[in-house]
Amino acid sequence: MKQSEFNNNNYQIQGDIRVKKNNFMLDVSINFPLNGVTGIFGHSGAGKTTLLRSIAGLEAFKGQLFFGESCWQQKGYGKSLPAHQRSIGYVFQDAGLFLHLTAEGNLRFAEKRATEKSIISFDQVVELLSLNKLLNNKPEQLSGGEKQRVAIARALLIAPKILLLDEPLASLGRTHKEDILPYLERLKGELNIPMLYVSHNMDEIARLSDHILLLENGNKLAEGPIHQVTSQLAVSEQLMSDAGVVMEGKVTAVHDDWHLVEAAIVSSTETPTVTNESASSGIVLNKSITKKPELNNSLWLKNNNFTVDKTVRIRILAKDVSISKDKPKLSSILNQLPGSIVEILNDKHDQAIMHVKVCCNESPDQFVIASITKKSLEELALSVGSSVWLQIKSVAVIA
Ligand SMILES: Nc1ncnc2c1ncn2[C@@H]1O[C@H](COP(=O)(O)OP(=O)(O)OP(=O)(O)O)[C@@H](O)[C@H]1O
Repeated sequence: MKQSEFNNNNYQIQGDIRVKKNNFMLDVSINFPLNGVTGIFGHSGAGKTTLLRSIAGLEAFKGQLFFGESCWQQKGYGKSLPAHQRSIGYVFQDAGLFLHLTAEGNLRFAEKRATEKSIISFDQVVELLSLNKLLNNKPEQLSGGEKQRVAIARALLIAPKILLLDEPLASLGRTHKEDILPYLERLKGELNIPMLYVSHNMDEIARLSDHILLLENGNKLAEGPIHQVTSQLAVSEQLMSDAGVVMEGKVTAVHDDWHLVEAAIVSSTETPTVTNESASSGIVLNKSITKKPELNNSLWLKNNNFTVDKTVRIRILAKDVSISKDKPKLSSILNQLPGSIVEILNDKHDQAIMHVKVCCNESPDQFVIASITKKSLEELALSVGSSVWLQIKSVAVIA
């Protein structure tokens, strides 16, 4: 079967994957784009690693799998392309470096294994992941975060068509996680390699992913562009304290006195496309937005060294949003957006909580979700169609 007969061509990693392991069954259809970062989120035991290993050809499964035009597995338990012919860079939770080799030895080993010309050279990868001072160190002389940077560099040097990252930050403490995330953001921004990023940490998924798959007990809960998935109430209910919409913003003003910035919400209908422009570092391809983004509502955010025009990822947790019927006066909360309620859902786990989805008046394609008490909902007589004001603390917005 050709890929085009299987599904539409917009999504390019497509498949039906079924794996049975004792009492566990993974049964999902996937439609991942072949660019940007696809986050695979689920709690422990949801089947994330099993899915990643199936895609990599490390786990036998029933079903079919296409990577763009290439068939990686035919229907059923049909012919399957061996793992080493899939050009995959795999980064494991525990780095998995060769202990007898230095960091450079690990990287050179991968470089020799590459069957095609890598889009990134040894020197570029060393620069990209700041490995210069670590090259002569053996793994035992590297911190957890440094080992992971070497592991990512090694995966890039085998000239992968796709990078699979299985909880690469799980074994690291909070500080080391914060050290590595900017490198992953840099990879995403500067290299045109699709990445599948597995994590049970929604902060990481929200920060890096463009597209997400939510897994629960081996089944697909939701899949799609991150702003669409995170603005579904059923997903909010499932994510509980992690519930919250993710959107893109563009910094329009920096207020040094306040250590804050103002960022306009970028319309979510604007999809970034990949062009062949060279990145400033000279490494390879970069992403750009072809159409001028529409800038509507503005939010105040803490300034994390942002400059004007920088695109920032914004996450507004549902528990940090409050609702009032009138425009709040004399409030300490800086972000106040008008909107109207489009959907309300009772929380099935906690009877005191209601999830309320509000469409922002000035950006009709943008939604914010608030988790409020049933008591507040009833006292304010809120229902679908009610006009409301959203209040969002700027210190609570994650950017
Ligand atoms: N070799 C195996 N034999 C039997 N069951 C297994 C095996 N490997 C994994 N499982 C089971 O399959 C299920 C899915 O495991 P998997 O590692 O894919 O989940 P996960 O979402 O990646 O979890 P985690 O976040 O804890 O790594 C779990 O219930 C696990 O116990």
